[in-house]
Amino acid sequence: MSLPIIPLSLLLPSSDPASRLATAQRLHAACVEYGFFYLDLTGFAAPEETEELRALAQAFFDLPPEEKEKIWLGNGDWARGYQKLNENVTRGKPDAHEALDCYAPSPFPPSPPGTPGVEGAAGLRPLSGENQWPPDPRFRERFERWVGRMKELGLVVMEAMSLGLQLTPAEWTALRRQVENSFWVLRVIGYPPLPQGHDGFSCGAHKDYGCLTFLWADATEGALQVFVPSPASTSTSPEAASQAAAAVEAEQGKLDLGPAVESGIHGTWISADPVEGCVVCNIGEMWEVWTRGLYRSTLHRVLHRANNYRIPFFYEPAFDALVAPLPGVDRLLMSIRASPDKSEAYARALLAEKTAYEPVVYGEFLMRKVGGNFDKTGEKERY
Ligand SMILES: O=C(O)CCC(=O)C(=O)O
Ligand SMILES: [Fe+2]
Repeated sequence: MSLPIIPLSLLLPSSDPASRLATAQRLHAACVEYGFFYLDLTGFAAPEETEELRALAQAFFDLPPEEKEKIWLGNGDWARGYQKLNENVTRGKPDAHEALDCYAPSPFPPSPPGTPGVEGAAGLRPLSGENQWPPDPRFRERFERWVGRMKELGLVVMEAMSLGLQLTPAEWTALRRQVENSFWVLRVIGYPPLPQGHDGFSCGAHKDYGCLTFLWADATEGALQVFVPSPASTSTSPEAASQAAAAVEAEQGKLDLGPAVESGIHGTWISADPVEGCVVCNIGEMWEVWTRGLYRSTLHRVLHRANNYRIPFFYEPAFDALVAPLPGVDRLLMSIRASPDKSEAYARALLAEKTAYEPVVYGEFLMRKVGGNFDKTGEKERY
């Protein structure tokens, strides 16, 4: 089983309308079935550009520890900056990687000078600081350029998703307003080889929080693994559809990540190996809310056996966006339930009837996810 490859060139507003619509429909199917796909960036990003980013990442992580620690996140707002090996925590377990995290500018108004408790690095409120950059000036310049490109990419893919979901132009405008001031995150990750017999992960199983992740991945195979629940039914029988719905439910019930999953009882982990010229793209949890679970935010994890660098970019809603099920999606769910095609989308449409998807302000959701771990130690829940 391998993930679909979607050519970005056919999603651009300038491309031929019929091919664009057909490609948006393939994108829609990928979001329902896997929540993961490859985006072919041919014509949008050149391999030399991403190779330069990789080389800059390597040069930074090759610096002596004391140099890297000058921009340690604990010297700032506990979110922006360098995190040491094993400092990031997923579900209570340290991840075997180091990273540099940068975020969109602070969403908070600056504190007036003299405010007690917010002066000095250690007193900064989480996410209220500024990004900390490595000393080589090319690093900031090249990565900020990449952020600009990824934000463009985010809007193109969002618009194509609105086509795939059959939203009206007015519904797309409303959705666009929630994301165009994206509270994005850039991570530059350094993976050392995970030793054989190590009982943890390079990055533990998780769903991404927000909207869309664009991962530039190094060439290491078998590193990124994606959880596909079983049975992923495409059969037309009602029993198979309700089994598929149960699998989806197990997944949305925040799956027991214990031995049952590890031994593959509920599904399989498939490798999302890098494909030349592509980024790996996956759906964050906010898409589950917008689509009442029709689009899947899929569990994934990393077991990286080589020494290399990877660059995920998280295209997220605006910090103050109120994310709620989209009216256009309710219309679509009704038509899926009425259609004779009893596929994966049908199973998800059935489940959407039973599950409440509460509206959430993205920034509050993010702070709940990561905030609790910013304050005390270097340990921080992922990102
Ligand atoms: O490095 C990878 O392959 C994926 C990293 C990831 O899932 C994340 O940072 O959210
Ligand atoms: Fe992730």
